[in-house]
Amino acid sequence: MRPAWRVADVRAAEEALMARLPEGTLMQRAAAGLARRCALILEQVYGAHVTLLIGAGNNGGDALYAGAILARRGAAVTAVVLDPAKVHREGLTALTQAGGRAQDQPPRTIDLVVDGIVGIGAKGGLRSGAATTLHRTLERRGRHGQRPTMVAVDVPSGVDVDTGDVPGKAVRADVTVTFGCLKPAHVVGPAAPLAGEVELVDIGLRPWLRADPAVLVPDRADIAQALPKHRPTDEKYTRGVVGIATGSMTYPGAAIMSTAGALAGPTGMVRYAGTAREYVVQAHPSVIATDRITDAGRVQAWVVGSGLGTDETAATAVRTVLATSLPVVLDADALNLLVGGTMADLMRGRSAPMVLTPHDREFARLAGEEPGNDRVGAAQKLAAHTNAVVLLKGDRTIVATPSGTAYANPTGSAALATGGTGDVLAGLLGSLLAGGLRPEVAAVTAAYLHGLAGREAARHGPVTAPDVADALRPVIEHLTR
Ligand SMILES: NC(=O)C1=CN([C@@H]2O[C@H](COP(=O)(O)OP(=O)(O)OC[C@H]3O[C@@H](n4cnc5c(N)ncnc54)[C@H](OP(=O)(O)O)[C@@H]3O)[C@@H](O)[C@H]2O)[C@@H](O)CC1
Ligand SMILES: [K+]
Repeated sequence: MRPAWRVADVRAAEEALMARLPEGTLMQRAAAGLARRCALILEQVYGAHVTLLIGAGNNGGDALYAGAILARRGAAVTAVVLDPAKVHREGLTALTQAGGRAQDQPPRTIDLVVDGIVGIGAKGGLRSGAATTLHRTLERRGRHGQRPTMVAVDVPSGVDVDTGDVPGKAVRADVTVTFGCLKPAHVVGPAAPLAGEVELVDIGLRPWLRADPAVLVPDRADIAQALPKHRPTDEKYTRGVVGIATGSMTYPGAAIMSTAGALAGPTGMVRYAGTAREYVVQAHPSVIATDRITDAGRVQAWVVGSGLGTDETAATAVRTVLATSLPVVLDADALNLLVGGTMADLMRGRSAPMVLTPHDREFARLAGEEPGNDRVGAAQKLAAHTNAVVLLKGDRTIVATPSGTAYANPTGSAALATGGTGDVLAGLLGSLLAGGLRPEVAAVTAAYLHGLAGREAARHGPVTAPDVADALRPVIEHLTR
């Protein structure tokens, strides 16, 4: 897992570390890492045209020292200083001594832009002066007529570092070079895609980061390790049998898609209970189907909700599942049925794991307010309130536990913004729960695999939910090979 820390924790660690080092050491480490990455992007530093956008603080200082390194290697480096009264003096001197220059407008030719407008000291979106300079800079072209490459220092300027919100104008970076640790804006919310590829430069901060991370990001190895390994002695109950109580005569598609998601997971068998049973068996002949949950036979986890509707039959289905002592995934209509009343009490009284999988509108109904700008905080709050793991869907899906741990999924894909893909996710998640994974691990794993499957499916054109379900098996196979 890759951890990300909030600004206050970074500041505390920085203070503790700086107390032991000669002044300016950390900035020199940061600038060296930044310059190295810029040089790699440029391939040939000599003769390249580099523009530094310089704001009022140390973020600008990093950019100026990196610019000095590039200038010494023969690049034509221009610092566009936004507020000369507040520029990092020593950094500017270092740049000019290395042959760089400062001016108030971007030069004509720019191969690479270094965004040193603002870093972890940011408040609100880019101010208008900075936004205008950025706009002008982006109109320039490189020596070969190309769009300049944008390298953000620490974070893309204009984002909210702790929440990943983008409150106004912001830089869109190709690469972000960050220092010491990741911050939430690199991995959550609308800020995350603005960071582009994120490179973490080690400046010795890590041992001093004593607080719990704000959010954890799983990588391939975490997911491969979480997935159950099949043994030759396995039978269906050791692999896990999942029960699917979704769909209806009106919405049989939801039942078919959640069952497809469950079948793609590591499960040993899928049982279906509900009124869409004939459709399900037609689409998936290996599924054992009944009309009622109470007749379904032994399962080890339930998925309930999508396409059920919100009538009395649907409410009975959700109540019956909640009355068991099994892990449960509550999706779509089940979330609507949970709002207020006895259903919510029933849920709070359970001790078996539960995972809620809301999108923003379902979240708003459940929580009584929109997720808002702080998606991690919002998911944590709902998880604590419901005593369930919350999987808040989005471009960077968040998983939050009742005890406050949060994860951000890095594999999101715009391809998944299409009807029925949520059903596939819920089915897969149920299958992982039935396989014995802890609820947060199952949720993180399902979101990760689902995102990869969305990307894989998108390689072949416009994506439908069945494409995502079909892509899951090869994606899992590839990951565990
Ligand atoms: N932590 C570490 O370990 C290390 C940190 N290092 C580096 O230091 C950076 C943090 O530097 P920092 O503290 O000087 O703050 P920073 O982000 O440059 O902002 C400063 C000023 O910007 C302004 N401003 C604010 N909002 C704005 C907006 N929306 N739009 C425009 N301007 C805005 C505001 O100025 P004001 O005009 O209000 O006085 C504010 O005071 C960090 O990101 C990293 O790069 C590395 O050197 C090494 C190790
Ligand atoms: K920046």
